[in-house]
Amino acid sequence: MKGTAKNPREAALLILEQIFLRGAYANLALDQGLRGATLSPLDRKLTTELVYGTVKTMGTLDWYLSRVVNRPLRKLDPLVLVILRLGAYQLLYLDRIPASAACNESVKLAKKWVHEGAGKLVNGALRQLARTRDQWKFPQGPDHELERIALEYYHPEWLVRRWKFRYGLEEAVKLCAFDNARPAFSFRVNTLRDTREGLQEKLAEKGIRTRPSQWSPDGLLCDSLPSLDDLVEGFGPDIYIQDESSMLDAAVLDPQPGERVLDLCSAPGGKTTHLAQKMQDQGEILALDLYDHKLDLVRENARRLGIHCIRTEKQDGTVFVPEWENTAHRVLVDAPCSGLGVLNRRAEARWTKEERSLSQFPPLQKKILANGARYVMPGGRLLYSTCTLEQDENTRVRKWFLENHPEFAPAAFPHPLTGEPVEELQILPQRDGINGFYLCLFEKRK
Ligand SMILES: C[S@@+](CC[C@H](N)C(=O)[O-])C[C@H]1O[C@@H](n2cnc3c(N)ncnc32)[C@H](O)[C@@H]1O
Repeated sequence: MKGTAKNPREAALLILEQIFLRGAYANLALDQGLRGATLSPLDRKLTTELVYGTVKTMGTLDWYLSRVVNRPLRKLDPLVLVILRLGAYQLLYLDRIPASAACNESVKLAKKWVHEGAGKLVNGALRQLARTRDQWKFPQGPDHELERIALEYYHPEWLVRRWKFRYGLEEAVKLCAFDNARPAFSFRVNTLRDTREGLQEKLAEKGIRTRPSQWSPDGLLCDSLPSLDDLVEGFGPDIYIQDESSMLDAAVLDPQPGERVLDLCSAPGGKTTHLAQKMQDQGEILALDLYDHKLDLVRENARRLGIHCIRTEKQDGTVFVPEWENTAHRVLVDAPCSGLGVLNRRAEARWTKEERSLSQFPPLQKKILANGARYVMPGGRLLYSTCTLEQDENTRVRKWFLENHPEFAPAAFPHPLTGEPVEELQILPQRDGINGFYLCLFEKRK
């Protein structure tokens, strides 16, 4: 779909088409879509809300829509379904938008982007939803508990079931609520250029109020960011936008200036650039990834932050490179994973993940970890991390590794909050208040 959006709803439709029908990531599609539209700051804000809101609540929107559309939703023209979802989101979740505006504007979109007849269908369905929305009640009673929670908190039912089994109902609900909440905006200070306090002062002069992260000495949080564009434009070389939990790796691996470090899964470079900061940009980081186009991002991030010690190379982390054997002081395996700890950050992810595909990750993770282990020099350290909550990808990978690699021992590191020594750490969003993450540290015997 090509065209220039003339208003927030049209901009949202063009972006949602990319996400729902072409599999684009919500944040990237939004970024690109906003760049292509001429909208006021207020309209950009509404577009953002429409896009993220419609994507996050998709499952629940479809539940309502299937009550007012008299054929299965999968039989609709896919673009009509996108328009219906966008309209339904406004009707159900945006109090300040009058129902008439939500319906009329959706009809206009259907007529313009699909055809006249589509306008009629959208008009009929959304007007009926506007009239009847209060009468539809989610299924109640113990037999429908999971379905009700899935609808109330807009998560797929399989995930609610999985989390209930693992954590109990109350925690599962908290976890869902965490994914829906808007977290504080977090970023890392480029300590090669400034201290955290120094940057805080400079930001305050520009009206950006921040508070220090409790989890990372390099992290700052901002509860209401006036403008992301202004932050990036004014302070691009001073910051890296990053979750607090992702900042833990550099502290735990603790690389020293002058060392040789291998990062087997480095793109887009959040942790690799953090490691470089810890090393005072002295020594050598070899940043690898399976995809060359993703390594462009590592190079771009290193350039922006003024980092020179990172060298990138396209390399499959499962494939052994003999020259690197026993050469690295530290190795990071920040493995590809199911990402179930960071659904809060990626609006579409809860709908694109599938339970049956979870089992693909542990074999790949074990292979990359075992390969990375060969590059660690005797006495050197190996850090394994993921951004998921799945035990099969986390503590069970660690157990498997220790059982099969007697040349390694668990290594202790201080818990980021309490300072107590631990050998592995599982961050749980519902308990810890930050995105889910797992890490564990090993040392190669001398
Ligand atoms: C969790 S992300 C890494 C995030 C990165 N460490 C950061 O902090 O910005 C996992 C990365 O592993 C890469 N990857 C997937 N399979 C791989 C493989 N077999 N070998 C190396 N990298 C792989 C993906 O392209 C992705 O960039």
